Amino acid sequence: MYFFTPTTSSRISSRDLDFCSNFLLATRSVCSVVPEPKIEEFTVKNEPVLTYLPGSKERCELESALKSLSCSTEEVPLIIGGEKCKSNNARCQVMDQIQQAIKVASEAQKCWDTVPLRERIKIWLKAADLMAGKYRQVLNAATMLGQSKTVIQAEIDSACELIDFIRFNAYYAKEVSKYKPVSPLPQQTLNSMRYRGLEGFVAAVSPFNFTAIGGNLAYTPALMGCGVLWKPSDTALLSNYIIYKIMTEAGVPPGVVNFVPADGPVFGKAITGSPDLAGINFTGSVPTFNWLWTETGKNVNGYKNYPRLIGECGGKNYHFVHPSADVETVVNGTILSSFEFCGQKCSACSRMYVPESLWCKIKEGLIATRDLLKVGDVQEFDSFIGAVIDDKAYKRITSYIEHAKCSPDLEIIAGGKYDDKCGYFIEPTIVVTKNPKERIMTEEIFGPVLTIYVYPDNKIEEMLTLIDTSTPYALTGAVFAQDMEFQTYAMEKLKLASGNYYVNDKSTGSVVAQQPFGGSRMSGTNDKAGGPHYVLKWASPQSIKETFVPLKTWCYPYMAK
Ligand SMILES: NC(=O)c1ccc[n+]([C@@H]2O[C@H](COP(=O)([O-])OP(=O)(O)OC[C@H]3O[C@@H](n4cnc5c(N)ncnc54)[C@H](O)[C@@H]3O)[C@@H](O)[C@H]2O)c1
Ligand SMILES: N[C@@H](CCC=O)C(=O)O
Repeated sequence: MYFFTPTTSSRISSRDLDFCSNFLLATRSVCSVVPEPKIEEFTVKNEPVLTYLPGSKERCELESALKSLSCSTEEVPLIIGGEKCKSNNARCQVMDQIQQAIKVASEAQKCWDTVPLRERIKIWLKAADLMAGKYRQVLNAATMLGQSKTVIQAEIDSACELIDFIRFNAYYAKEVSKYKPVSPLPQQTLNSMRYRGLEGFVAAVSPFNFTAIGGNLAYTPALMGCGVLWKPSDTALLSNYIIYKIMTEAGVPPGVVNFVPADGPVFGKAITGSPDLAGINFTGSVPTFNWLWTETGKNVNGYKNYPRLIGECGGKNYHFVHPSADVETVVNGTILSSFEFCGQKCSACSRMYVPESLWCKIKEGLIATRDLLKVGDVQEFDSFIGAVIDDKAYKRITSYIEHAKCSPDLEIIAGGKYDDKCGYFIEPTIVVTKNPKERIMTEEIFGPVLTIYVYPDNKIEEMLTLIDTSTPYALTGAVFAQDMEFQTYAMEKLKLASGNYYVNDKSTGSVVAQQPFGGSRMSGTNDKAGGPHYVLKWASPQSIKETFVPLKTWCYPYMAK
């Protein structure tokens, strides 16, 4: 129907083992049924972040992409088996189409899995080049306009992180496939392992806040031989659709990844109710992941395989400041972490612990720096942040600001205003709390609201315990201290309090292959996107033992009379 012709590397090949001539079967040439994986050696590097200085080539190209996208409308369809499916109410009434997509993906998987890994890798590397070149500014412009990201926030997401995910996962897949189990007597017995895609289909359910995450969730399972239904977020449709189109242009065949924008619960019901569900690759909030997990649990007796459940969820990320910390680093790191992209990164700092001895300087620095931040249209290159994603987010975030205004334990020391007359704009807001367990210090807000607890310098130990125990999350955290003995101690005390831990650096901004990302506890299954092991989550390994010596007896030597 479609797909590539398997190349020689997937045909049966022979292994000439006569170099082991001293062995029992000295001159015998052994025929193995397992093909030798032949994947060209290549290495990859992180995609450089472009500067967008006035007059630069990338800035001119981005401005022109913004202009063209902002005065056009693009209809984003469902795409099943490569065909665009139109519906009068595509978002809500797609149950039939989802069922069709499940069928197509599960069928396509069988064929796609026969395509040698080296051919798949070639497609991925080509796609990464398309993203880094021809389509870089279209991806960035769609992310800026659709998700309200500034230039730099789009560049690190929809350009660099996306390209890195695609390139590094191809590299990791190649490295993983080199593994050979031990074969102590290779002329008699040869052990090998092959990686199969998961039988059935994988549902990739992505969040609004990172274009790159959508690409990673959908296309890493596909790289490893899975068939995928990709449900993008309603509020990241255009940028995600562009990824789909680029991957298709690079050579991903129809049906392997099916692009299925849909109402969340409708999609969730359909996939968890299918016997062919092989896995869910989710990133988003805790309630959504818990819902998917619960539904999967309810249906467990109906599945053909145990579905793999991978979910990267929310956080309540901390900055802990020790009395020995460098104040300037603390101030700049906290402003960036708490307020960039309106605090809508799962890694954003939203609770901070400052010693009384440094509070005066840190407070002054935070307020002065915050006052410099421009909140405005992301197409104006001097804007620090744009609007928050939608009305729901606006209501949730401003409810915390209103709570801060009313609560006797809380004081807003900077910001606190918001306005939705023309977009959902919220000022970066700094709150001080007298109560370190106040709900503003424990619940995920996912907006530009930072709350600070000022602690007595002699209560460091209590603070470390509090950080570890006062929220259900464990995503990211940062400790600022020049005292390296304390750093060593804190790293042990806070071992379980985050999946990504920063020393004298902000809690955001992980880079693929440099800081593989993910948290534990209620922050997720911690499968470390951007790390070397992630590809294996989407493969079903098969161990193969081949015996070349006839079995002449059933009798063990010690039994002989
Ligand atoms: N840990 C991480 O790596 C990471 C990264 C990015 C975002 N996040 C988290 O994501 C959240 C913000 O993203 P969001 O607002 O898009 O999250 P969300 O949970 O609202 O939505 C995520 C996705 O799930 C879909 N969905 C909603 N209900 C569903 C259901 N019943 N069945 C199936 N799909 C359903 C949505 O349509 C969307 O595509 C925050 O909590 C943030 O911390 C975590
Ligand atoms: N990986 C990103 C966060 C992704 C979640 O939103 C960071 O490290 O800042």
